[in-house]
Amino acid sequence: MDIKEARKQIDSIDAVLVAEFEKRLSLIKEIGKYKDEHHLPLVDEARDESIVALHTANCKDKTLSPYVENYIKTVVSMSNEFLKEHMHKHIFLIGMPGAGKTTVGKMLAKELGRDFYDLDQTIQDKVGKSVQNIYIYDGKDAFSEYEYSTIKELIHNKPSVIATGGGTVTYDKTVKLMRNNGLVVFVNRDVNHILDDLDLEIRPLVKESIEYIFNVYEERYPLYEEVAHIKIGNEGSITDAVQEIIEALPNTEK
Ligand SMILES: Nc1ncnc2c1ncn2[C@@H]1O[C@H](COP(=O)(O)OP(=O)(O)O)[C@@H](O)[C@H]1O
Ligand SMILES: O=C(O)C1=C[C@@H](OP(=O)(O)O)[C@@H](O)[C@H](O)C1
Ligand SMILES: [Mg+2]
Repeated sequence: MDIKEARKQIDSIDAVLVAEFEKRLSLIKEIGKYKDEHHLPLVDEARDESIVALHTANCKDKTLSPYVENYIKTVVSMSNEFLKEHMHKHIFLIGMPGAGKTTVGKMLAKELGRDFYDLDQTIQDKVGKSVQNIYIYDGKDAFSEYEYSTIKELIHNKPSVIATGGGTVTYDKTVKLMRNNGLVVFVNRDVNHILDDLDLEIRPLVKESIEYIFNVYEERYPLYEEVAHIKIGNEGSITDAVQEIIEALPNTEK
């Protein structure tokens, strides 16, 4: 076969692929509507994995399997990107302890007419222990697992505002879950401001933990930036922070 003929055939195959992909996306839109109405999570990871496994296994020439696998993975991932653009999402607030996630989140939910969940509070209610006691008796990993399983439950509710804990972003699978099912907003607050406000609270900040807070801030800052879709500064009033988030939201979320 000469190159001209091969290219002609490739052009017709691509035309079919594009037409079929367009059809796939219009079905995805329907699925999006259904998921919106039934408060289902945006992305069903198990279903995605089974699609990839099925079509990779069906590939006749096994030497082509890795390429087929990549191809179908890309199709699924593009479809998810499209789905996320067309559906309402949860809004997750991330950031340092004391940055204002809970306070800003509550007011944001009110402004948007959404339900509000504070992850720490939801876990405490569910487990029947304080966050501090979960840390002491069960450990940080157990707490991270509680965060993961609680978010997994919360995403079945209608799109809400969820204030996470400062350490939620340190658990990879929770990060994936949040980014797949929502818009992640980094509420940033100068660490000196955080310390000023926390001093007024019951949170036990002994002297040596002040340095600890600075270290945590430095260590986590790049992580918060990497995980977030949107970053806002909570340096003025709480109302300002809420307005800043609302302005930065895509139209589907307003
Ligand atoms: N913009 C702000 N102005 C004044 N105080 C604030 C502001 N944002 C947060 N705070 C105060 O800081 C403290 C910690 O806020 P909180 O919402 O509990 O933080 P987080 O949930 O991120 O740990 C609270 O006392 C809250 O009222
Ligand atoms: O930064 C952290 O590692 C933590 C922050 C806390 O939430 P806040 O950020 O609401 O204080 C809470 O989840 C837990 O104590 C761990
Ligand atoms: Mg909080």
